[in-house]
Amino acid sequence: MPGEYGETNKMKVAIVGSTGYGGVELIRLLQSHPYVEIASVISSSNAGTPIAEGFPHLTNIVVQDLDGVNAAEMAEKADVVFAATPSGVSSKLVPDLIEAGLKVIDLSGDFRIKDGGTYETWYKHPAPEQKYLEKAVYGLCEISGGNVIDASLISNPGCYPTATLLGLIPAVSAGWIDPKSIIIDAKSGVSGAGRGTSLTSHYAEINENFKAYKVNKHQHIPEIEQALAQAAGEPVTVTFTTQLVPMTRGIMSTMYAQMNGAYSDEDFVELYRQYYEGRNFVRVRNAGIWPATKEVFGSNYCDIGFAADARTGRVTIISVIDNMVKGAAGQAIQNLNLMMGWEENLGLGYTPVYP
Ligand SMILES: NC(=O)C1=CN([C@@H]2O[C@H](COP(=O)(O)OP(=O)(O)OC[C@H]3O[C@@H](n4cnc5c(N)ncnc54)[C@H](OP(=O)(O)O)[C@@H]3O)[C@@H](O)[C@H]2O)C=CC1
Ligand SMILES: CC(=O)N[C@@H](CCC(=O)OP(=O)(O)O)C(=O)O
Repeated sequence: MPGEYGETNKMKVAIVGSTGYGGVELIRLLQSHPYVEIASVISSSNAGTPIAEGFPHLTNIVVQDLDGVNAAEMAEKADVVFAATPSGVSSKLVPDLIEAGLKVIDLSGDFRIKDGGTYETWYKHPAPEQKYLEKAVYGLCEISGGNVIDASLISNPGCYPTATLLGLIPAVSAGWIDPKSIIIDAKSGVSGAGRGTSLTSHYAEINENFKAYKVNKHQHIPEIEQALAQAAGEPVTVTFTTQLVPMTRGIMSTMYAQMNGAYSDEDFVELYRQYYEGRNFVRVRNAGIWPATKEVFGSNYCDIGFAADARTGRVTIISVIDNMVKGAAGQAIQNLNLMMGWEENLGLGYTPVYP
C-alpha cells in the first residue's frame, strides 16, 4: 500500500463523529493534505446537512447519516476511517470496520490500555474484545517507532498523555530520573472536554476561574503509567492532577521528578535533542526558556523546556501542545502518514498562530 497513493491518486478517508471538535478539526486539517481526499463525513446527529452550514469556516461537504451506512459500504468508499467518537462508542463501532478490511485510527481512549480489566476500572464501562486491544498499536508518534507501519488499528493517544509522555520518556528511558518520584501537574483548555455542553464547561463557570478536577482519578493515569512502565522496564505509578484553564485550546503539563545524578538544564536539552533528532514536531527549548501554550496554538508541535534544580535534586519539565492538534486530530494525521510510510509532516506544516 505505501507508495500507491499520491497527489494524482489520493487516499480516500472517512470521518465518524464528524461534528464533534475532533471530527471538525480533522476535516480542517485533512482539507490541506496533499495525498488525502475526504470521501465520507459521517454523523449520528447532523446527516444531510452541508458541513459549512454548521461550521462556516470549512469548505462544503455533505454529512452522511451514521445509521445509513454500514461497514461494508464504508469499505467501498474509503481506505481509512478516523473514529472521532467518545470512549464506549468507538469500542462498538471499530471492530466491524476492521472486519470489513478498513484501517482505523481511533481518537478515543478505548484501545489504548492493553489490559481490559484496567480499562474497565478507569473508564467505568466494558472494554473492547481482547483481540482488538492486542491488534491496536499505541500511536504516540515519536515513541511508537516503526510499529504503526501497516497497522490496521491505531489508537491515538490522549491529549494529556501526549504532552506528558513526550516530556518524560527520554529522561525515564535514560535513567536520569527516578520513575517512582514523578508528579504531573497538567492544565487544559476547555475544548479538551469536547463540544457537548455541560455545567463544567459553561462560560460563567469557567471564565475567570481555574479549577482542578478528577485528581488522582483521571482516566489518562493508566495510559501514562503503561507507557512509562515500558520506558522504565518496571511498574510506575504517578501522581496526576488535571486542571481546567479558561482558554479554548492548549495543554501545559508540568512534571516534577527526582534526578538520579547532577544534571544541568543544558544536559537535559542535549539528551532530548538527541532523542528527538530527525523528528518534525518536538521542539526542545534552549536552557532557561520555557514554552507557553500560545507558542504551539493551531500547530502539531510539542514544545519542551527544563529547569534542573541542583539545590533540591529535582527537575521540572514543562511540555505544551495544542490539545486539538498534537493532542487529537494532528497526531491522528501524523499517524496516518507514518502508517502509510509517508513523510510524517504531510498536511501538517502549520506554523502556530501568533499573537
Ligand atoms: N477534545 C480533545 O482535546 C480530545 C479528544 N479526544 C477524544 O476524541 C474523541 C472525540 O472528542 P471530541 O471531538 O472532543 O468530542 P465531542 O464530544 O466534541 O465529539 C464527539 C462526537 O462523537 C459523536 N457521537 C457522540 N455520541 C455518539 C454515539 N452514541 N454514537 C455515535 N456517535 C456519537 C458526535 O458526533 P456526530 O453527532 O457528528 O455523530 C459527537 O459530536 C473522544 O473520544 C475524545 O475523548 C482525544 C484527545 C483530545
Ligand atoms: C478538559 C477536559 O475535560 N479534558 C478531558 C479529556 C478527555 C479525553 O480526551 O478523553 P480520552 O482521551 O480519554 O478519550 C478530560 O479530562 O476528561
